[in-house]
Amino acid sequence: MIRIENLTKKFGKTEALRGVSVQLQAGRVVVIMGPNASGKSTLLKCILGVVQPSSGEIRVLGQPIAGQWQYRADIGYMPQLNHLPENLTTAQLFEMIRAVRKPQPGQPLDYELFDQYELQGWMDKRLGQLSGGTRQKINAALAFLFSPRIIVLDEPSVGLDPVAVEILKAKIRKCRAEGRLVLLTSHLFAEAEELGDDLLYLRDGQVQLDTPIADFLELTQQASLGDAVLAYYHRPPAAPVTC
Ligand SMILES: Nc1ncnc2c1ncn2[C@@H]1O[C@H](COP(=O)(O)OP(=O)(O)OP(=O)(O)O)[C@@H](O)[C@H]1O
Repeated sequence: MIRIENLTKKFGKTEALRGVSVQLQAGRVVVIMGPNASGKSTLLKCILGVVQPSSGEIRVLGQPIAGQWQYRADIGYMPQLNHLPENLTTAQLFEMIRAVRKPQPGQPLDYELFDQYELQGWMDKRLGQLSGGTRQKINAALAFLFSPRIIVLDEPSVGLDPVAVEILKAKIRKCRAEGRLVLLTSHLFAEAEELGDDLLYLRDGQVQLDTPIADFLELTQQASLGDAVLAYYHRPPAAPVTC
């Protein structure tokens, strides 16, 4: 579904991505992890076309995305920080997004998260008056609204209450079962192990691990993903692992 070849991104002298190559398949939950500043958000932003790579190529659903924007219709995105327009009401935001995205006649809109998060009760409220968690629920509901084939979630559980997190996890699993690709960043090994099929571990803008999580656990003979990544980094310097 997404194929990335030798992607680099420089911000001035900072090399945020250094030769990232990876293929992301349909029907998988891929968790991107790595230390702070390792390039996770930059990689997502390159896929979304928000950040222009310095070199390399990204193909989404077979097509190169450079200079394109139509492919974004196939991607739902939940950003890490919710920069929502403060003066709009929730209802106006949904109207605006629907107007911009122009769903095809008959295209099913997915209000499942909207309903489960009981967002109807917030429709008349200005976004600037809402709590951070409620705003994240709105972002999550918008990411799934147009039934995209690819869902990109940047640290989705941050700020959500525990029940909202469980609702989101169930939604992610459902999307996987429907053959969609879910790509998310997380700082929580337990979350990655619980939800993820594949781990993409970045370090200093490079891919350190690109592996099915189950294979990596078997390879390292560790009880948890956290232990497995620690064990990997406690070994003497090694070549990147690909299972
Ligand atoms: N717009 C920008 N201008 C300059 N430098 C940037 C910009 N965006 C990211 N960077 C730099 O690129 C590197 C990677 O940042 P990025 O946000 O992708 O990391 P991350 O892995 O998502 O980090 P975190 O876990 O802290 O969210 C960092 O050194 C960061 O300072």
